[in-house]
Amino acid sequence: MSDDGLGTAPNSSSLIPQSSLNIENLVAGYPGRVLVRNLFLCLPAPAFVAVVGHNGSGKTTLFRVLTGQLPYQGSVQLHGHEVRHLRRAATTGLLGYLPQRGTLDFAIAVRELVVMGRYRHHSLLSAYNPTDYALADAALARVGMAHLAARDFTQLSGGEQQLVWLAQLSLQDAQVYLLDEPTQQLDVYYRRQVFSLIHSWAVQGNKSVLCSTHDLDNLPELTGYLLNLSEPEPQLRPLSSATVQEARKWLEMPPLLVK
Ligand SMILES: Nc1ncnc2c1ncn2[C@@H]1O[C@H](COP(=O)(O)OP(=O)(O)OP(=O)(O)O)[C@@H](O)[C@H]1O
Repeated sequence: MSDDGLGTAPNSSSLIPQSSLNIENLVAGYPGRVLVRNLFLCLPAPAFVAVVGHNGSGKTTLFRVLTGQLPYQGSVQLHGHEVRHLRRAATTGLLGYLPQRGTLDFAIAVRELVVMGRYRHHSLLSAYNPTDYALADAALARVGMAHLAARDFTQLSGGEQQLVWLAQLSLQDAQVYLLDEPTQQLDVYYRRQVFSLIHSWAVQGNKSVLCSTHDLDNLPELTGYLLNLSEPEPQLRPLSSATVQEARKWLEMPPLLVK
């Protein structure tokens, strides 16, 4: 078995250009409850994907599959690596994940928390250096939170904390980013800023960015794809005013009870 650092066996398709995300016949859920049923999805190149759907439609469940936290049937490949065989996807820079709720129960300065996004570039015992801190400061500035660098993270508002986590995530330099409702606690101004920022990771940074959201208002002006998990057969559709409007119609109706 090769050791490419990802803990995966050599792949016969390794000479074929790999899609950034390829899902075939995915079935996943919890005991007695299938949430994702026969999902097929191919994201040929890094791109921005907005994942929408009613509450409970399976957005977080899909992300749990993609992060290897939930067993599944079918095939799920990130850059050609089958997720169920992946070890250390985060530490090798394949995957960066921002869960819906990230709380801490110990005091820590915002800057110290953000610089930890650089962990992949350090051994366990090496200290972060001035370059790491400069990158952390720049990341904080990009989310508009530079003025909070010295503050205790636990004393920030929910929205401020969300922006600080985003700054930390941006330092991970992963190939695929999963963000679970990153604008949930943000005001109108910061929601727009965050969509613009994570969209730039895909368009300028050549990353795959999958972002679950209930915020349809900011999507029409972005390029990329829309995935509506409330549909019986969800599929990637190009983001546009028309596809967002179509999704809105779905989401304004009661969820299908067959899921
Ligand atoms: N560990 C679990 N065991 C059993 N059921 C679960 C578990 N976690 C989540 N569920 C159920 O799975 C369904 C889908 O949950 P999921 O969190 O994926 O939805 P979501 O689309 O992210 O919803 P929201 O928009 O509210 O965040 C929900 O009905 C939830 O109650």
